[in-house]
Amino acid sequence: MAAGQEPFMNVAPLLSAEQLSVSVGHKTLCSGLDWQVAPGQFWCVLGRNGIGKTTLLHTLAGLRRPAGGRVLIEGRDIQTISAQQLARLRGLLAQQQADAFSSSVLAAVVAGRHPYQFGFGWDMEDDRALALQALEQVRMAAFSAHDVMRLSGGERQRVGLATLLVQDPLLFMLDEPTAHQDAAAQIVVMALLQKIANEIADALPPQKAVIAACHDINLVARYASHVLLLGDGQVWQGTAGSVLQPEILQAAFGCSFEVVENGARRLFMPVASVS
Ligand SMILES: Nc1ncnc2c1ncn2[C@@H]1O[C@H](COP(=O)(O)OP(=O)(O)OP(=O)(O)O)[C@@H](O)[C@H]1O
Repeated sequence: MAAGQEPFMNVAPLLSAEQLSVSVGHKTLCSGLDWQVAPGQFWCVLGRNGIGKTTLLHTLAGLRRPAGGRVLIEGRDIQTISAQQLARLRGLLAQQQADAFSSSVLAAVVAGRHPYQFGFGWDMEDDRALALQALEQVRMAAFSAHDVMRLSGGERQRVGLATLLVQDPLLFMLDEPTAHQDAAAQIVVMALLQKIANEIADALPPQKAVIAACHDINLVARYASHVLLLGDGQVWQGTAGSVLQPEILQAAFGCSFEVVENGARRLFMPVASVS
């Protein structure tokens, strides 16, 4: 179901899902999804626990094969793109960062430059400068010499975001980027993602887009331009304002929402489960 106007529809899509179906085992999570993400857009994927946000993101990133349909990036089927090319086109920040061995925070971020390096000696001064810049953007520069295995969950997730920043793909994909973050850090992360989608410093019109699975409806309302809301056998997509409506949210989450108008902002408060 499409909701609202699409202000960027004259721009060629960066990502397209065509009749995309996603399954886990015998369970179909999403069926026949047609969806387009254009440069300049910041999409948040919403839906209740277990509805399939992570599985959809992994399928869109090319880490899982779709059960049906296909995913295209810049018009090319994702299955036909080499791993190195794909790493320049899209990057995924997973829900959890798993470290198998010790490494400095700076080295972990520099590793994000891998799609641009060939052969030995790739850990260059420029890459370290970019990594430090990215750590500053996520407020983690003071931790550059720390061991990644000794970071808190929120700190480690922001280091993962810095790694994605230096990977610098066209399409940023993030699985619950604010989940481990305190209130101030949530704002830092969401404002940064919004800025990436709107980036005009080097590109006008914008070139990049962001897709993030999220749970905080109010953060989404404040920062996202668009929302893909997954429900049971139903998907709502469109501008954030058009999808974030109390009756749509109730249908998707199974609880009613009270809307509090606060100047230019609307706040959504879940109030009661609907049986
Ligand atoms: N490896 C797996 N084997 C079997 N079932 C799985 C596997 N991974 C996920 N699932 C199931 O697939 C469904 C979708 O999971 P997914 O992690 O995509 O949901 P989600 O919307 O991201 O959930 P959450 O909001 O809790 O993170 C869930 O019912 C989950 O139990």
